[in-house]
Amino acid sequence: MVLGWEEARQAAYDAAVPLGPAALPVGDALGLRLAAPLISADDLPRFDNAAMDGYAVAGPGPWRVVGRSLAGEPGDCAAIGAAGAAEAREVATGARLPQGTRSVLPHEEAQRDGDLVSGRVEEGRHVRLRGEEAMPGEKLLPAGVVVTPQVVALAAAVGVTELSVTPAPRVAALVTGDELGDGPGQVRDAIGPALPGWVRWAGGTLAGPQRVPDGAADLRAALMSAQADLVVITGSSSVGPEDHVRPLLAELGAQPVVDGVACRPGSLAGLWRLADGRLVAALPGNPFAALVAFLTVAAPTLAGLRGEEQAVLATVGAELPRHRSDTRLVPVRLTESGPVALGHDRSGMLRGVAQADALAVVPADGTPALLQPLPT
Ligand SMILES: Nc1nc2c(c(=O)[nH]1)N[C@H]1C(S)=C(S)[C@@H](COP(=O)(O)OP(=O)(O)OC[C@H]3O[C@@H](n4cnc5c(N)ncnc54)[C@H](O)[C@@H]3O)O[C@H]1N2
Ligand code: MOO
Repeated sequence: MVLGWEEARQAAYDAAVPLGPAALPVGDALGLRLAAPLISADDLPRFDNAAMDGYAVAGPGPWRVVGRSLAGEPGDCAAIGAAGAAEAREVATGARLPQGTRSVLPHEEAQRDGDLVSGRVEEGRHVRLRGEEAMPGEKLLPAGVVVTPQVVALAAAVGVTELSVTPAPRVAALVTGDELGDGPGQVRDAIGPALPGWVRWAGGTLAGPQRVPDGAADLRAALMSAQADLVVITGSSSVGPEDHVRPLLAELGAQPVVDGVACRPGSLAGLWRLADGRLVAALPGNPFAALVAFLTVAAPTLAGLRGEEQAVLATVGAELPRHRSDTRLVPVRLTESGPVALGHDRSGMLRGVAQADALAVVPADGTPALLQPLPT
């Protein structure tokens, strides 16, 4: 089932069923989306406290200073202002306020004379009331919000230690090719070192990558034991004697979602669903083709598994190199006068894409190109 480039991208996205929610420690949820609203577990602030270093005062001034409270002291301190007494308690910012506090007089505005203090206060000034920002059971953020460091801070402040999030999809990467190495006649592995960055950029977590010797039995064993939502196989996607991906998936009865894409490079990209629900992406061994295939089938799959919207790509009208029948993916630099092709864009090349701002997705028929962002 060879699809057009946009069709393949959409089919990959549609094939992914969003992962169910997981409860993660707040710090591990960074970058993920809340699967359930953030509900406050406590009051914020937890008790009435001072917003300034100064004096908690009760009754009309001047006030008699009756003690001092620092932040972090457990338990209530003695009330002030009982029966209309003009009393003050020295307080640090964040310290629990004594019952009866009218307002807090900051040190800078206070005149101290022995055990008396005086100054002008405004009713309720510099007082932070228990629960004024959040109360237990209050919904603070809706499901769908991305967990930023600020969300982590809010969750921590209201006593939430675990968040229900849509987890990052697990990716396993099987890198094939007995020719890979840096000895004589060998080819240096360019894809394995790039995969952790590609996967992280696309929102997955990668275990590995794992090198797999050429041979159907080894690939089969590695595929069967890969614990992942998406298994990415690099190389072995073509029709040579050591190209086992497609025959193996056929033998396993995997359901094809994308089996080849009418684009250059990346024509051998594919995506299949195994009977156990795992998805398998084929990335051709040529490194630029592998990146194109990753962007065409693997990244949309990861977006779908994360329950994200499929990214909408901008269109751009420009004279860019075209292929006679297939969509062409061209590394471009974005300039004020439009995208400029950088060359070095054959299937096994990397210099173009290494200096590109984006890939222009150029249809064969001369209609406007799309701009595919690149992993950063
Ligand atoms: N008879 C045909 N031959 C080829 C076809 C075809 O349709 N018919 N398609 C060509 C296209 S297009 C591509 S792309 C490649 C895909 O090949 P495979 O996915 O089977 O990968 P290999 O044969 O293992 O390697 C191809 C090429 O890439 C180099 N390679 C492999 N892995 C890596 C890596 N991790 N890092 C760097 N380079 C890698 C490998 O040495 C080969 O040069 O097939 C064409 N042939
Ligand atoms: O799969 Mo190949 O990428 O068309 O160069």
